Amino acid sequence: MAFKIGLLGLGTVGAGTAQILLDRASRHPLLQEIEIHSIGVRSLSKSRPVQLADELLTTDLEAIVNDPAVDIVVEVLGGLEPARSLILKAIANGKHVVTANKAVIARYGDEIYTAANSAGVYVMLEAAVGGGIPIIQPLKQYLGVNRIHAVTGIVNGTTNYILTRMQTEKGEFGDILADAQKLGYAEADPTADVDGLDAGDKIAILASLAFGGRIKLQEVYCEGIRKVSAADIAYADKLGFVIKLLAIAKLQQPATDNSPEALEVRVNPTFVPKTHPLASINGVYNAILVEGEPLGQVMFFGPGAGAGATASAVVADIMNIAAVLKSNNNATTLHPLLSCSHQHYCAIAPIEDVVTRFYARFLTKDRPGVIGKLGTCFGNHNVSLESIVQIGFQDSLAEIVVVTHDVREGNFRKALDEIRSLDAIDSIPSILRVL
Ligand SMILES: NC(=O)C1=CN([C@@H]2O[C@H](COP(=O)(O)OP(=O)(O)OC[C@H]3O[C@@H](n4cnc5c(N)ncnc54)[C@H](OP(=O)(O)O)[C@@H]3O)[C@@H](O)[C@H]2O)C=CC1
Ligand SMILES: N[C@@H](CC=O)C(=O)O
Ligand code: NA
Repeated sequence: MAFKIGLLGLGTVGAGTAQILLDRASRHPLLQEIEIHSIGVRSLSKSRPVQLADELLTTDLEAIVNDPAVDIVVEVLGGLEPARSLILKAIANGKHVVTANKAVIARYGDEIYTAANSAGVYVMLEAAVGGGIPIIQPLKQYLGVNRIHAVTGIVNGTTNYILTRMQTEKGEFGDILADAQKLGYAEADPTADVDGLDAGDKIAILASLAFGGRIKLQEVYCEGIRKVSAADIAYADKLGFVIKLLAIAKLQQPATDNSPEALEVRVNPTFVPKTHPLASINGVYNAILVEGEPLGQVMFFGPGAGAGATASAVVADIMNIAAVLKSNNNATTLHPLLSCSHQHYCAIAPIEDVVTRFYARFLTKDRPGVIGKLGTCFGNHNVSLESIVQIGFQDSLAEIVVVTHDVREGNFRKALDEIRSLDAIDSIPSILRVL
């Protein structure tokens, strides 16, 4: 039998997907049994990078998800609507779904998976996180026997490209973003990438798989890279760090034996020690470090975006569904390692309860005793300092850099509030977390 694909979208990822499905030689033999039945697009007149019969293309996307001949709907449209409604309609019609759409899954995953489980169909999303890097299926399958402690990733290529160039060229964020947009590395509207929202969607999905519960996206703390300056990158370098936008999902150490377990799920620019495995991930590449027991650390690295890489993950999902359908004769019992069955919501710790190290840079009046006063404010709120040094001067202001030991974020923020009220403080240009 042949498995018939209804492809929604023929842009970067859709065209890459069609390319693989049309050029099957030397790939897995199961691909011979997968065929494109119809393709939904916005414009029929656009030229496409892949040769396809005109009659495959339609602007009627509803017709594809309602077509009884289609077995698997592949949603690579992007955006929230009509993607969400089309996915739900495909599920209601008993079709399996493959999607690359992290925005839809992070927001509507509960609705979509509830519908898929009751319809007995799969919703696969390997391309949605880390593009071509296999991370979703490894979390569901080969890492599933581990107790996962933490998932830490560089999951946004645009921001990693910008930070890497800021580091190598010693440039400022705005100039490098503008150049990245000119070169096509950053989108015209860069908000989702540079404000950490794309990474937030992705870490919500990874956290859900790693920790076996649903995640409320609004509880994921997201901070982007707009405020990272060339000065911070230079200080990071002097102190033995690089700055990376990290997406982190981590089980907190309970404060007492009876404290409830909570998860930290957050995205923030972070000082990463140069010796850490994520420090050397540069340019548009992505990497995800998974830590668990008994496995220890395992890191996945590769292209997080791009036509071919992302399509590799999309077609792998199609192939997995085809393989399972073929081996169980299309029975509707879902394979437990391909489906997502968790129902409860994970308890997410508020950002104030996160325990981490901090770096902060202060501009102060150049007066004797300022460093002492800073130290006293931190001490008043139980913030222990690893180092406090005056680095130099900016105009007539002294520049002081502080690195803390692990502190509760709420205490650190209270100390900063007290510091802001000191007469000697001009400003606090940067506050960054330290891994
Ligand atoms: N690009 C990448 O490297 C990666 C993308 N993704 C995800 O993959 C998905 C697709 O991204 P990408 O391929 O880059 O997007 P593109 O913008 O390149 O392609 C979108 C495609 O969907 C079609 N489309 C969009 N909206 C509609 C609509 N309302 N009706 C009909 N057709 C529509 C467009 O039609 P037309 O061509 O006629 O305009 C186009 O073919 C997104 O969810 C994205 O987040 C995930 C990982 C990496
Ligand atoms: N915009 C994303 C690509 C797709 O996920 C990125 O920059 O990594
Ligand atoms: Na992936």
